[in-house]
Amino acid sequence: MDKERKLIIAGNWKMNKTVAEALDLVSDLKMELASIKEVDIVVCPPFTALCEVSKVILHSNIRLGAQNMNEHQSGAYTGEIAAGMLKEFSVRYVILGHSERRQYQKESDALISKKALAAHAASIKPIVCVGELLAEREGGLMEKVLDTQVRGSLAGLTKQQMEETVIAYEPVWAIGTGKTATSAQAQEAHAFIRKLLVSLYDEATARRVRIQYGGSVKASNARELMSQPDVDGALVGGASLEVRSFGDIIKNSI
Ligand SMILES: O=C[C@H](O)COP(=O)(O)O
Repeated sequence: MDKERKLIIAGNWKMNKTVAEALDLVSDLKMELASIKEVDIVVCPPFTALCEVSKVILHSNIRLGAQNMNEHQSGAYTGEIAAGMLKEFSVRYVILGHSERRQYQKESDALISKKALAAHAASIKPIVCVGELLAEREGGLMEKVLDTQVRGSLAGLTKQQMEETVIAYEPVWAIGTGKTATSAQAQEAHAFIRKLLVSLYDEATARRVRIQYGGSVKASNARELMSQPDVDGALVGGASLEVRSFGDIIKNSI
């Protein structure tokens, strides 16, 4: 598939996989995807598996991502993980502001922007998640919600930091529900986000930012979604937990 930006497909394993299970999965993925050069492939295991997974993917085409981090560098923040700790395992990406964290940990746009700045300070690329609830979409508020989340979660990023940031558009009603947005719905939201980036930065910056779609991505819908001009990859949850389904999403997207 001829794309303006290189596709980035990330597996968000969420709170799944023991270290042993993570090693099995990533070892299989490494073999299955060894020949893929057209896509930036990222796996985001739980914190406990980062160390061992990082050893398996060393010198491979798979990059490591974390699912969250704290905005501070160190200190009395019990239970938290800092960017510098992620760097020890060569973590290149970190998912920030996932809707599950917005919902269960009450993360705000202001907090997410602090985390994004802290990630960049440690040379980790943030994958910043945005997306509307079903009631917001039905109430005609999709654009308003995306506008608020993009402005707030990316506040303070320089142009260069913005270019190195990935945005994941994840309509909350499509996450883990089996209800994928249609490719037209995804394209509409992605185009809106890119237009907003033009107004916040400029045309050239906006054209360089990769915007992933997330929400019930499967092997059967990946190609259609990725064929949209403003869809530059996927953030995959459930289907990233098995080598076959994640591998097929990547292969079908090329
Ligand atoms: O981070 C991934 C998203 O929440 C999508 O999850 P899902 O593919 O299971 O719907």
